[in-house]
Amino acid sequence: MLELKDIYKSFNKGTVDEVQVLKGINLRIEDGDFVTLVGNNGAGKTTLLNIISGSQFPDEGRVIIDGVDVTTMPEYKRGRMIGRVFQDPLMGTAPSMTINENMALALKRGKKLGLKWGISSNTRNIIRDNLKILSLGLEERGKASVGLLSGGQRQAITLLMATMARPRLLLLDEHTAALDPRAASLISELTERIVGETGVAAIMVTHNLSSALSMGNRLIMMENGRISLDAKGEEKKRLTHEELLAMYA
Ligand SMILES: Nc1ncnc2c1ncn2[C@@H]1O[C@H](COP(=O)(O)OP(=O)(O)OP(=O)(O)O)[C@@H](O)[C@H]1O
Repeated sequence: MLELKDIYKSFNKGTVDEVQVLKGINLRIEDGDFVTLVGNNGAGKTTLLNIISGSQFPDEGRVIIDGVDVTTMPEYKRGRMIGRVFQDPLMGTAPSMTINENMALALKRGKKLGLKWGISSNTRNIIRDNLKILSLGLEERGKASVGLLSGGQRQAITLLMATMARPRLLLLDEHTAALDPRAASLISELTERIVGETGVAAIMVTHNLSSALSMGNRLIMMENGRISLDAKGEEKKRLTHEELLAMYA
């Protein structure tokens, strides 16, 4: 469903600060793949997600989603195909808006917003049913401002919002890294549940090697702008923490 063909990306080209971040990435992600993506600081993981989401464009190479070449398609136009959750729980939601309002906006992702802005009772029911999935009791707090929620609750809502409009691909950029251990484990569980139930293809960047090994069906390591390991299925299952750690350059 996602194909990256010979992706190159540099920053500050032609200056002394030039840095070549992606050096010929070729990758094919199939429907239902749940990829954990690891690698050193600066290996190019976030840049790769930026290029997939359209927040940055590659210097060379093609990005293809479901057979459509989206290489130069702006990010907002890919919004319906791609959901994304960032490390900072403050980034995915609007704090002064209520839970219901945030979720209603997420449901409309990629669709035209009309001049009238209101939440129908049907939408309210869909939101309620979705919030129940979280098992956090938030379905009773639809009218509460998102800004009043904890980081973990907020990230849970962001995750739900990123997947509610049924994207084809979910990008998770260290989305549990800023949470306390209990909240991080809740969000990891939720991620597995939501990815499993919706069948959305997912790429999850993490520095947590235990999560990288235990979650998903495929593990990719990036090193200095290239893919240095792509372990799938049984190969991934056999991989140990020590082996993975030893692969870090
Ligand atoms: N907009 C930019 N301008 C200049 N350099 C950039 C820019 N974005 C990223 N870089 C550089 O590109 C390199 C790769 O960054 P990137 O954030 O993709 O790595 P990463 O693997 O996600 O790292 P981390 O694990 O630390 O998040 C780094 O050297 C970074 O400084």
